[in-house]
Amino acid sequence: VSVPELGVETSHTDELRSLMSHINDWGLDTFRIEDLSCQRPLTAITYKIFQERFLLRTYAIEPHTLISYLLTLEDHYQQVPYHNKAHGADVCQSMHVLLNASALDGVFTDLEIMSAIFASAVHDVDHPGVTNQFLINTRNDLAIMYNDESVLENHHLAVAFKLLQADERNIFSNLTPKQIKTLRKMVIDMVLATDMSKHMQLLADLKTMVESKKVTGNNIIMLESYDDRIQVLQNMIHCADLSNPTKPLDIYIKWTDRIMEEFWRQGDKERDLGLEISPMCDRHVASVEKHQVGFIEFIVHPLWETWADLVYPDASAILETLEQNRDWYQARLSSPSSSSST
Ligand SMILES: COc1ccc(/C=N/OC[C@H](O)CN2C[C@@H](C)O[C@@H](C)C2)cc1OC1CCCC1
Ligand SMILES: [Mg+2]
Ligand SMILES: [Zn+2]
Repeated sequence: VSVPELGVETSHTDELRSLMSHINDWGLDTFRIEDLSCQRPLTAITYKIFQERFLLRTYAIEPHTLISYLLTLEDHYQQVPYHNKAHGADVCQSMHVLLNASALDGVFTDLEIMSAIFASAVHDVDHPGVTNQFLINTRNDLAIMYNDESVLENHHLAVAFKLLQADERNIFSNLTPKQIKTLRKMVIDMVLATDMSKHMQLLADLKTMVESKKVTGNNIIMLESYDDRIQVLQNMIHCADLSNPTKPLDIYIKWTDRIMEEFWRQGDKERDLGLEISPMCDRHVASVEKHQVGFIEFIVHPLWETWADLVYPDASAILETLEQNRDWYQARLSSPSSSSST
């Protein structure tokens, strides 16, 4: 069974191939890839990363099986403003770049790397565009199913693994039972760590690790236990998930527009249901810039500052962009023309 060179059918093959040559670069334009791949950014990006890391060869994965899984996975991302297939693709590519930090050179095994890339690609599949709290407040079937605990994140995992049960999509069919057991546990641990309610605990543990950081002669981090290894991978996917403010400003602004539209649609639902409108979800009381400055100050910068310490100096340029972007939103706060985020 033959597959297209870039994994997806497109009439923009040359342009897409050229853009894909920047798969290892921070700030790759996921939106441009979405257009050039004919709305298949997740398949195109994940396929390219699997090839780039020789994972098809290492784990005897048939190209058409990988494409079949990725296309179906991509089709199970809902068409919501933010938590859609473009976000899945973006987090996957961001994770791929973070794994390449020189401070992590040779630290993770191929299985851990494949688990991290897979976890990133699937981490928000079938996201309905509302928060865990909304699902709990409205007694949604998902909240009943998962007893109000990491409702969305449990659902993303269940969907991702259920799609693997079809033989024509089972990309892990040639792994040993032990490898599958290990991969499944790591993927579950990583995706559950993307629940924002785990943020403070994750960051506290990362700070402790940075304070007691042990490195080899050439400044490579030493991680002995499973707990240490998974903790770094959990913080990595969390950083990738909260990486929008660290990207080139024009790309960051597009993500902001998307997340706000998604929050405002949730607020519209809450208003229609007579529920209290969640913070930042009322489109008639919008302060986009103020919320982004707060998001960076209290959540994104503390996380990325700690990550930058761990992998020093590999993430320094990313931290620099984050601080410039914060200053840009801050500046628009004070000036009267900051009525919208255009
Ligand atoms: C580019 O801006 C963003 C990019 C991603 C996200 C990711 N949100 O996903 C997590 C859940 O969906 C909702 N959480 C939101 C969080 C602030 O609190 C948690 C208790 C719940 C938020 C962004 O900005 C948001 C925060 C400040 C202005 C809107
Ligand atoms: Mg999520
Ligand atoms: Zn996400």
